[in-house]
Amino acid sequence: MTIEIAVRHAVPGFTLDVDLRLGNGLNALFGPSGSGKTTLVNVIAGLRRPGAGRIVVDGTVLHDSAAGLDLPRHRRRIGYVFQEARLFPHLDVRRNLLYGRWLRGQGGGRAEIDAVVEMLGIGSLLARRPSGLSGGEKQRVAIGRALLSAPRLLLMDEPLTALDEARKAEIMPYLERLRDESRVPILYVSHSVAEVGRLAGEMVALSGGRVVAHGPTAEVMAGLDILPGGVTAEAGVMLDAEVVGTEPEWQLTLLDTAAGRLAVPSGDLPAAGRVRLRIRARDVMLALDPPVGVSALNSLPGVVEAVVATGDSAVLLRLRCNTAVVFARVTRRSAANLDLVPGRRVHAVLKSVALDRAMISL
Ligand SMILES: Nc1ncnc2c1ncn2[C@@H]1O[C@H](COP(=O)(O)OP(=O)(O)OP(=O)(O)O)[C@@H](O)[C@H]1O
Repeated sequence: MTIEIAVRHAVPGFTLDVDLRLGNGLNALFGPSGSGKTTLVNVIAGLRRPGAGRIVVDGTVLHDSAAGLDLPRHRRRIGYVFQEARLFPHLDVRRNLLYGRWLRGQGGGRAEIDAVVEMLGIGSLLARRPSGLSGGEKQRVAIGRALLSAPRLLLMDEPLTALDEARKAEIMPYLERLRDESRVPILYVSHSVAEVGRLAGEMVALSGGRVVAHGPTAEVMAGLDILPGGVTAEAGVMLDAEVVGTEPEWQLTLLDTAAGRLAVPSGDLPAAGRVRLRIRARDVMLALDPPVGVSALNSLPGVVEAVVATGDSAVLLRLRCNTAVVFARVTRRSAANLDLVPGRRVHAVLKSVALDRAMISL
């Protein structure tokens, strides 16, 4: 399955100009406000007709300006989940779901509905009206409805934005199941580094209507400091980690990452398997010598690769630790005092890492 999107769409003061090829799985579309994420998603869905371009999903041409072809919205078979669930208020959950199935015309038996209901954990909600559901429950029903329309592609435009932190945490595991169990490719719009880091295999970073980076999420995240506007405060990297052991007497779990070995509080970590970590630049301190007499558990030797001014009193340093990139955010004064220039050997001391849902102080 591939998705080819080459479109140019201009409105006064803004031009979207992208040429993308996406594969299966969950692809994130990431960028600051006004970068064109919703415009692109609307163009794919057929809600907006691009000035020029071609969109092909799984071999079906949805739009081809040169050939004068523009498949109407209802024939595109694109599922769309918006910020708010947009369920039919007068229908119960079961009928909202059946509407999704009706949209596809025929096919899709009972077993398929049962499977979607089970995957999204909405079995106990079937007889309820949307007004009696929490925001997270409504979104799960909206996802189910979109899935039952048998989409070629599922578009999700900031589906968690309207939810509070508790509801976001509640829905995350369902989104992970959706990504892992449904065969439908997903284009997931978000400007949350945490969401994208946790969910997306690949990400596209948009800025000013153009693609500024596209690739595996961890690699693109590592380069996010190059994005203008609003993302440096959250700059950080994703690291895939393998659980390699425990130190039961200290209740610590040992993780191997491309940056080196880390020890983190065991908490509810599995005894084996892989997890994903996020290390934010602001949680990394730097030392010139291997640190002694500090309480932090983890320090990784590395080399400064680049120094990026952030426009305030801080600088962002791009470090190479083993084979991974790690960012550190330090004050300009510290950078001058420690002479932190490209080539300088340093030790990155980690104050905390984010691991799935929890922020872990080290
Ligand atoms: N119909 C329109 N007419 C004029 N300008 C438009 C129109 N639709 C969108 N724009 C402009 O296009 C730009 C991109 O908007 P878009 O909604 O796609 O951004 P976004 O990345 O989704 O932002 P956000 O994260 O805030 O939702 C903005 O500058 C917006 O003002």
